[in-house]
Amino acid sequence: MCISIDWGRKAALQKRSSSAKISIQSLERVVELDNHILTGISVDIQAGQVVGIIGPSGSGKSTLLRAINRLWEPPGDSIFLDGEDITKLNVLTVRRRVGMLFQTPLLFDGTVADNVAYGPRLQGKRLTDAEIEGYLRQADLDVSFAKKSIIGLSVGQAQRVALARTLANQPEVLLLDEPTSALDPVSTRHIEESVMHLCRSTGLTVIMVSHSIEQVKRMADLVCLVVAGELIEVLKPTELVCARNPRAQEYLRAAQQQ
Ligand SMILES: Nc1ncnc2c1ncn2[C@@H]1O[C@H](COP(=O)(O)OP(=O)(O)OP(=O)(O)O)[C@@H](O)[C@H]1O
Repeated sequence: MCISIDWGRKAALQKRSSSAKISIQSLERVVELDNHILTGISVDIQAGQVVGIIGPSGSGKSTLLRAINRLWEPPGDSIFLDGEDITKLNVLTVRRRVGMLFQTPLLFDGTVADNVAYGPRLQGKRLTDAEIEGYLRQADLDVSFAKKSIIGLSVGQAQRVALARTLANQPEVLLLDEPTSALDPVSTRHIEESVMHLCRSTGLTVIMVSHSIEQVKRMADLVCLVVAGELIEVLKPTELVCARNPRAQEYLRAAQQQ
């Protein structure tokens, strides 16, 4: 018996009609039989938006972020990148298109330039010195850093190298998991300003977990409030005072007193 597959139709079925850059639909994560870490999260994020994710510790913010570049494998048909189910795409392609910065910068031994050139090299592309310097500038680092060893960098400088290394993959979406929580206020501003500049100049979409309401107010177009694995409010930063959900009000009151 012959089975014919209509690949065009299959591809069309795998695409959603939504024009969102990232569309999350009823995302669940259940571990250890009945432990619901994420419960029915749905949100659309448009290209070029900066979205802040806030909420109490252990509420599922990092778990949500990590699903978007498949650091854990979300169920099929729950996360779409430009309308395509991310679980149907090559995982390395997803991670190139959706870059991520963590709380603690993870760099490889070697020079700053080695780190920045790493991602493109894996794809068979050799960056020129000028390209490496361009990524360093985008991350607000002086080009003189290129030849320096990563040993001896401050945490703030290392985080900017990690940003430059992520940018060298030319991501369309940048996931930030509390990237400035270990940094001093000056280094924090460097990272914030670089990210904001990139959003304005390249249309980069940013999804950022933060414990700082002030940071979210400075950067975000939209704020998602996650409590106990549920997305309970999606608000503009100026609307945070108008949150209606009692759990949101309680969290925001406590966070603003910090
Ligand atoms: N693989 C796993 N197995 C079991 N429990 C997990 C797993 N991953 C996460 N958890 C639990 O899920 C909950 C949410 O964790 P997550 O790190 O996403 O929260 P968070 O909101 O980012 O917290 P924080 O603000 O403290 O970083 C926590 O209770 C965590 O212990």
